[in-house]
Amino acid sequence: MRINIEIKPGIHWVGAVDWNVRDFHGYSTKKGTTYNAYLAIDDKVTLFDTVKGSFKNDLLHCIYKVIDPSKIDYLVINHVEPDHSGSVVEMVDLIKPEKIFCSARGKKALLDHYHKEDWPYEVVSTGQEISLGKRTVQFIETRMLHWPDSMFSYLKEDALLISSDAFGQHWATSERFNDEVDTGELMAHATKYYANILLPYSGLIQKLIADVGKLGLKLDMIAPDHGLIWRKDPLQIVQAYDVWSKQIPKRKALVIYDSMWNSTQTMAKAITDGLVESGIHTQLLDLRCNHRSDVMTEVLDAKAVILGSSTLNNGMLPKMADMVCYMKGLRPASKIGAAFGSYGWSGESVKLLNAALEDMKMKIAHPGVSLQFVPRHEDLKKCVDLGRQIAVAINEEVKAG
Ligand SMILES: Cc1cc2nc3c(=O)[nH]c(=O)nc-3n(C[C@H](O)[C@H](O)[C@H](O)COP(=O)(O)O)c2cc1C
Repeated sequence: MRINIEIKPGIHWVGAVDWNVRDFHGYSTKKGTTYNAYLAIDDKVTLFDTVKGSFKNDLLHCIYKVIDPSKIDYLVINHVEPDHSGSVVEMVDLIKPEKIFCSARGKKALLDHYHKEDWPYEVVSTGQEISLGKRTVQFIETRMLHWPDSMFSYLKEDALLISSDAFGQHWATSERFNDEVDTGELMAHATKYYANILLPYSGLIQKLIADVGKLGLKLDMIAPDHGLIWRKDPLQIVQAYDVWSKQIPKRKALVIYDSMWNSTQTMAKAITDGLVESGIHTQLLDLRCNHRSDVMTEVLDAKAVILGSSTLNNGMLPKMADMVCYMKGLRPASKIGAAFGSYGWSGESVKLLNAALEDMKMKIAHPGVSLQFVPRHEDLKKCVDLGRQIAVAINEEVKAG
């Protein structure tokens, strides 16, 4: 879509919709994404962020519908990741901006990416304001949300928060506002985005929500750099971030596994039986059918993470190694863990999975079940028992709060 939308009088969405992207640094974007940029027409015409390099013409097309790009005075770079700054070199050449506003870390990141020493950088910090004419922009640094350079731009008179990657979703749509799409699907995309991008920074999000509360900003609209703009009840996404960042678990367990010849899968089903008969909401997630980023979305509010893999060449199966590596980086908190798997002779996988659970600071609530080759009916009772014991631990911990 290459149609600019006036999101507030004099403020235009001039971004790009990427219908085709399916992998975003390891995150599966099944329904694409958008790269949002915003243009404020004022005494100082200001462009907030750009788009991924390959979408530069879409950005230009939208801008030309409003104004000649050479009339842009200011460029604000809220985040230097290439999906937002990838077209900045060509845009700066074209616009020749009077000033480029960014955080101190943003200037460093721009220099480290594009090596342009002679650009007219203007470093800003939290609370600093600039006037565009009728409008005032206040900057709020959001360091490590989710890069060191990240910041928000708050347009005071419009009560509009341009929130960079925070509050975004990877979802390509022809609509631009939250009230134009299905809320359930929107929140599902926002949840996945949080679980896969912002989860490790949950502590900082709690602090940011408190700090922004202290600033007393009126929020009429929240415009992230990906996905839909929060026009109707914008605080709903702030409230959702408050809940997600507290990582309050549900009575929910995930049995995540990979299996070559289905022995570990048979064990996974028996463990699930033990959990389900104990009244725990459980999801059985075969890594050959579920993408790591969808699994992570389920991890967000689960209390127990039970990992299963058979032994392959003295290790765990590669899809499980991938899952464990990805999950560890996202630092889910306050989980219970357990491991299981079938083996043929040396049987290392359960030991390795337990080590991975410990590494992720999960509380190991059962020593694990390791079975040789195809499980007998009697063997599977150990798996059902594992499920039951995890259910007891979930009930105790969730009750204890
Ligand atoms: C290529 C290959 C390598 C294997 N390497 C090991 C190994 O190093 N140690 C071991 O205990 N079992 C090993 N096994 C045996 C499997 O772990 C065993 O067949 C197990 O029951 C498979 O469980 P699954 O059906 O859940 O994958 C290997 C199997 C295959 C096919």
